[in-house]
Order: sequence, then structure tokens, then C-alpha cells
Amino acid sequence: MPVLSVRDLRIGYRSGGRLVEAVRGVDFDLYPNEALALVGESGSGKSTLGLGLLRLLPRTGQITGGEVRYRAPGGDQVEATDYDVLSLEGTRLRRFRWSEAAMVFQGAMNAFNPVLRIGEQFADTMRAHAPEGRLGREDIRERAGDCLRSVRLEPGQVLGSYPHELSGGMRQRALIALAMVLEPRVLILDEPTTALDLLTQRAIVDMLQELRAERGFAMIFISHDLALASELADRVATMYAGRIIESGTADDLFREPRHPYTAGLIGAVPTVHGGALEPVSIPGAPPDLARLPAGCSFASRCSYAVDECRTTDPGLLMVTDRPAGETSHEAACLRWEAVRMPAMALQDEEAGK
Ligand SMILES: Nc1ncnc2c1ncn2[C@@H]1O[C@H](COP(=O)(O)OP(=O)(O)OP(=O)(O)O)[C@@H](O)[C@H]1O
Repeated sequence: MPVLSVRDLRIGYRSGGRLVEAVRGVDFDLYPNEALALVGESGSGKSTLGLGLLRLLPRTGQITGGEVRYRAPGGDQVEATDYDVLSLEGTRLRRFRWSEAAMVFQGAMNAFNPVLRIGEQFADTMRAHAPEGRLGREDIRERAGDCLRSVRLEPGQVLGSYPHELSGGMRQRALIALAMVLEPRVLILDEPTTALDLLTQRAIVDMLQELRAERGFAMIFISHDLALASELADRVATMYAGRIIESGTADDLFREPRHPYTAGLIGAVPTVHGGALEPVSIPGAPPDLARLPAGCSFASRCSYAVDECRTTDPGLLMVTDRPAGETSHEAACLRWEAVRMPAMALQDEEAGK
């Protein structure tokens, strides 16, 4: 059973008296211990979707429809959980955040309160969620220390520090530790490595993999970097203009994309040919969400587009023989059978395959 099932989720922002949809009918399932990457260019709706799942949208944002079902199995003393996150209010919503699902934001400097030591921020989060506030200083130190050690930070050094006293990489690790402190079953990470250098990025990605194996949470990893995402994730969903336009296993999407936009994103990763870096970019820009064209919203930038693409949006089509579920591969493209990835074809040719 999926831990999260998202159905026809719609999210808009109010702007100049009207509501512009930034997430336009998204469906996906997230299974326990699975890593799902959401990829796409800036403005495709990834962060809006992540924030919407935790009901953390800014004031101008509004969920206008759909369902976000959260399920947790029962245990010896605990009843099984099954509810629509969109129906939660007050205490139940606060409990859902952090304890069931937590989010790590882009740029840890903004996510931490700059005037509180890291240790106080752990204590605040834990106290706010402890049943009847029964949590002593020792418990807090022990649990915070445990989480910090698991992200390879020294608790003695970090707990007494202010956020600005840590390096960017340490802050981002500390934030991941904080998100894990209440042992959520779902962790949403929005571009957690973007501001960091390549070596630190790699260390954090490796660490996230280990943590997921150890602690068993499911993860949604938001990134514009398809190469990084497909390394970390079991499944990848590509977003364009507020919709998921392709989803499949990381291997499927990286090796055999069936939507020209995903193929373009892979082409946009710098590849080494004859000693030189050759970044290929996707021509044109995403459409204005307030004035979406008819048919497929990628058609105007697409070299595969035919007349029918400008009138028909096919929705997600199954592009594999495998059954629907964790390993299915779907793409919202009428011409999916024709799609080839230029960079990969070239590499295969050079390798004599
Ligand atoms: N607070 C806001 N008010 C109004 N519109 C917003 C707001 N935040 C985002 N948007 C709009 O919603 C759309 C989706 O933005 P979103 O930030 O979700 O995309 P993204 O794929 O996460 O991009 P990025 O990687 O740059 O964060 C964009 O058109 C953006 O301009």
C-alpha cells in the first residue's frame, strides 16, 4: 500500500484578482521506503507541489481540488491510519507535519531561525510534538545527538552553535537531522543540495541513501538536475507547466525517456564529447500558466510536434508492457514511440554499441 496517494491535486496562486493554477491535476503514489524524484525546469510547479502536500503554501496559494491520502499501518498498540491530508486542521495538521511527513527546504540558512542555537531548535520541535510535553532535557539531547551523528555531525560542536557559525554543508546536514527527529515516514527534500559545491552535494546524496536504508522513510526529492535525481531515486516524475508529463523508474527515464521534454532535460546535462563539455539546452521557454495553449503545453518547443499535438493533450499514456504500479512507465506524448535521446544515441555510437 502506498504511504501517500495523490489524486488530481490542483493548486493555484491568487494574482490580480484571479487564480492561476501552478499544479494542474497531479496523480502519483509514493510507496514506503521508496525515493521518488520530481524533476523539471524552474517554474514547473515542483516546490508548489511539495509545499501543498504538507499544506505549507504561502497565503496567496490555495489547494483547489484533489486528494492527498496518507496511510500508516497499525502496530501492537497503534491503530492503522488512513486519512486525506487536505481535510486536516489545527492540532491534527500540526501533528501530521514533522511526525508523519517533514520537509527540508532549499537553502538551510532561511529554514533555521538565525537567533536560536541549533540545540534550541531541536528542543522546540520535539517539545511541540511530545505527548503532554513529557520530554526532559536529557531525552532531547540524546535524540538530537543521535540524529546529528547519523548525518555525520558532532553533536557537541553543533548543538551549541548558531546557524551562521556552521558551513553551508553542515547546515544542510543539520536541517536533514532536524527533519528526521520525529521519525517521519515521509521526507520531502526541495533542492537540498543546490547551493552546495559538487563534493558536498555528493556526500549529502550518499548520506540520504544510507539514511533511507537505515530508517526506512519514503522520500520525495525535488530537483532540476535529472542526473542527480535518477541516481538517488527509484522512480522519477518529470513536471512541466504544473503537470507530471512522464513518470517511470529512474532507469527508464534516464535511458529511454518517452517524452521529448524529459529527453531534452537529459540533453541539457553537460556531457563530455571529444574533451569538451557540450551543454544542450531546450529551446524556448515554458508557457505562461495564465495563458496556456490548447493541446500539449510543450508543443511549441518540441521538435516532434505534429498538428494533432496543438489540439490534443493525451494525458499520461502507458508506454511499457509492465503492469501499472511501482515499475510502470507513462508519458503524456502522442509521439512517444518516436522519441529518442540525442546525447545517449551519440554515446552509444561512440562506444560501438
Ligand atoms: N508565492 C507565489 N505567488 C504566486 N505565484 C507563485 C508563488 N510561488 C510560485 N508561484 C508560481 O507558481 C509556478 C510554479 O512555481 P514553483 O516554485 O512551484 O516551481 P518550481 O518548479 O519549484 O521552480 P523552482 O525550481 O524555481 O523553485 C510559477 O509560475 C511561479 O511563478
